[in-house]
Amino acid sequence: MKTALISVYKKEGIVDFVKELTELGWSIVSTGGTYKHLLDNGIDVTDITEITKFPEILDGRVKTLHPKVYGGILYRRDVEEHSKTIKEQNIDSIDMVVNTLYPFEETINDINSTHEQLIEKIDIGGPSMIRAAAKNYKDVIVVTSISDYDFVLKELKEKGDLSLENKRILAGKAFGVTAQYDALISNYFNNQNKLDFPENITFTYRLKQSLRYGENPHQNAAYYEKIYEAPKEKGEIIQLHGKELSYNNLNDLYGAVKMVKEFEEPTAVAVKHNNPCGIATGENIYEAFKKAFEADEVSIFGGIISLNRKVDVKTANLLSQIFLEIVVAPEYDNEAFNILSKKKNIRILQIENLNTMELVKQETKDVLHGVLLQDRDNKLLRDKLEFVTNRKPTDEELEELLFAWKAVKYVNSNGVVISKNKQTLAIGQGEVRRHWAVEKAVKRSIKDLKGAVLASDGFFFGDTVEELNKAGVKAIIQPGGSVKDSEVIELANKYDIAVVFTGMRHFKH
Ligand SMILES: NC(=O)c1ncn([C@@H]2O[C@H](COP(=O)(O)O)[C@@H](O)[C@H]2O)c1NC=O
Repeated sequence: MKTALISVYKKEGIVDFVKELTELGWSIVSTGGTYKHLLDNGIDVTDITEITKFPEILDGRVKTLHPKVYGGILYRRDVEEHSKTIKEQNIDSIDMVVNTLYPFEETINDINSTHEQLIEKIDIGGPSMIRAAAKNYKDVIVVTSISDYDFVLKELKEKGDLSLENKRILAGKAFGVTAQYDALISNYFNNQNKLDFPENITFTYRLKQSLRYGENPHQNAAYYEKIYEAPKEKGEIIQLHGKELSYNNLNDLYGAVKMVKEFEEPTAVAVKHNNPCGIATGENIYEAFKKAFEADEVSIFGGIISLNRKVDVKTANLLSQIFLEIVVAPEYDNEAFNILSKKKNIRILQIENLNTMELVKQETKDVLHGVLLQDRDNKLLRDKLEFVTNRKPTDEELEELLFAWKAVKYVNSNGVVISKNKQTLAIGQGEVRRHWAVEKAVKRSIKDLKGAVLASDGFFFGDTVEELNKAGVKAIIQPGGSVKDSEVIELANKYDIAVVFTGMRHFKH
């Protein structure tokens, strides 16, 4: 007779599963709470303490950590010596381990959890028995997920045993479960120890969505969600309407959300290929979107719109006139939603706490032989602005400069933004020469640039000032710090342009 060791934190589905196992002739051994649960449900089950002849001690910290258990799981059935030892030591075979671990992840995600509670939710016996069974997968079936109960039963009923391939698949999954579990614990400790760049990084992700394809149709792709260490406020994306999100949608969505979160006033951002093509702030969300749309009425086609206020009917009417991939906002008026959802191809997303949710602290990027890890660019300015020209910006100009500066932070380098009335009039991005970005922006501008301001993600030289003066730009914000700063300041003084240094650049490669 084969024996299954059942030790599950989550009791859901376990009674039905075990009932069927017993009908198939398996005998059942179980730990304290699981034992009681099975017994209460009329199942013939043996308490593990009868096997170990040792009580559960230390508030459950030690239940199954015993050679009688591990010998029963780990002995190799094809090695004579092992079978002999098992017999001599009077150890019974354990041929299946069914386990769900203490809920460390759920506990860490509950912001009310204390350190002590978390420590007690670190399962020791569970991962050990999972790993032992998975190591000996040829002879021991390891089940670590409730969703596998049905498939295991089906195969046992049909074939009397699981195929070697399926046992190996379950073992792989089991090692994934324990690795992810330990990764979370490690992240938690690193967090507690304020180690942002530890010797080993063990971020862990879970499959969220398989994707039809990647950046291009010939590339396979999937979306994995990062399992956070302790998010204070996580922005849950609720898709209210439309087709599944694609790889490019998800990539652009992240940019669109980051951009709109930079602004407190009602703001709309239009994103195309992860670059803004229109950003505007207004008295209300309609005005903001109208201005963002008018900033570049062509590029917005097929773009993503992020808005930081509830979408009303007027805004929805305007949105619905454009072909858009995605609209994301914290809320929608019922009627506004009805208007938008008439469009078959639009994806309507809601992130309820868009304005207050926390974004990841660090971001990664794949590079040759590894990954780069850095703090997200979550700052805007060094503590103080430096007013370096004879003419200082007026209050109005300064406000406009800060608007443009927030926008340029999200433009691919070399990037510049020209704005007026809290509306981007021209964006120059992704140029290998800054001067080209400026030239391009000036040429592309939707309106006369007289009195406009410019933000540049990095410092520049005199030729740029000449160009901007010709265009009518009256104020500039940039990091400063170039050997040519004095040349820039001199020219700006000559043309009565106000220049502000931020002391902080915002390259985006
Ligand atoms: N310490 C041990 O020996 C031990 N053995 C099994 N567990 C865990 O105890 C839980 C089941 O406990 P119970 O059957 O008492 O409800 C499972 O999540 C299992 O992973 C243990 N608990 C913690 O480490």
